[in-house]
Amino acid sequence: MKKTVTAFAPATVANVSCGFDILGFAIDQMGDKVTVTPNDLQQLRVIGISGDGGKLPLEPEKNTCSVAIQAMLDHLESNQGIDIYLEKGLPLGSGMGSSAASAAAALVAANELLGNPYNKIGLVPFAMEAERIACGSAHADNVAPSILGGFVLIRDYHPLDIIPLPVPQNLFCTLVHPHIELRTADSRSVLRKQLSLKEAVMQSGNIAGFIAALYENDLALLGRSLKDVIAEPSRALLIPGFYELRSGIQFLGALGSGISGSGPTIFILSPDQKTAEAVGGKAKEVFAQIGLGVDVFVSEVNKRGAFVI
Ligand SMILES: Nc1ncnc2c1ncn2[C@@H]1O[C@H](COP(=O)(O)OP(=O)(O)OP(=O)(O)O)[C@@H](O)[C@H]1O
Ligand SMILES: N[C@@H](CCO)C(=O)O
Repeated sequence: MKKTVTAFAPATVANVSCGFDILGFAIDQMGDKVTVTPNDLQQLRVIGISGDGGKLPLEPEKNTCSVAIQAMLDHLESNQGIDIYLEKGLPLGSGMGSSAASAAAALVAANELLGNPYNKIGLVPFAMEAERIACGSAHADNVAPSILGGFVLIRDYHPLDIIPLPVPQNLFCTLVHPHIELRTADSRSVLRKQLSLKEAVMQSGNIAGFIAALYENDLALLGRSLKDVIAEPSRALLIPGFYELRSGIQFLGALGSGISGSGPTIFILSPDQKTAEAVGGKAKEVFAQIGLGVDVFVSEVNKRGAFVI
């Protein structure tokens, strides 16, 4: 067995407006790193965390790294002891899939340590168990793209059916992260439990249009499909500046915008880097006007997903 393995897993945008709980994509560069080392104690231990300001739990039953690896070891019927070190690169409660990136990096590292018993899709159910403890819901729309990269559809959860999708050329994402923390569990609690038939029809049309746009490389169709009648109407109210930003960028040439995951980060898709940068500049102006700090990132879609360093 290897002595030590480190893996990186990227940030993700879940939902992508029209795909609540069933669609997500991975972002370049930003993410979490996890290092795993075997121990002789037959125990999982989180031996250290950096970059979290002391906020994340070291208890193995509460950290998404250890919960994900424990789910994998249980499936393998293994009692291998592993020490885990997490370098947190993503802000907490941001809507960029931070809990998911920790779980994805931990699984890819531990899988390598154990001789790769699973392929990448095989790791997704273990990462979903980690999402369950982080935010009360075992959704896969952050963990699947963080592990696999690219756009990923979760066609069904019972049984799990994960479909990697094509990534169109020249697609750029601007992420605007306002400096407030929104817990996924809280922003799930504001969701309506019922949809009208009309709303269900609208959401279905848009997710179908979005998937067709990915296969056809049709960015205009992709932009028209970026609509959300399920989560955005309730969640946008929790995000100061959401509608001001949308109206501020409307003539800049972006394809569309929405809430990244459960927020507060807002994602904007653009057909080229110049537009994505202009949108980022406008976002800084809009948030300066309302007096709230923001971080702005511009990224292409990350096709690689989590990897061993
Ligand atoms: N390694 C970790 N172990 C345990 N909890 C974590 C870990 N990383 C993040 N969390 C917590 O998980 C909770 C879920 O939030 P997370 O950070 O995933 O949401 P997010 O970044 O807002 O992403 P999204 O809305 O896209 O799911 C937060 O309270 C966060 O502090
Ligand atoms: N689909 C999940 C993603 C959370 O990042 C939600 O919207 O609650």
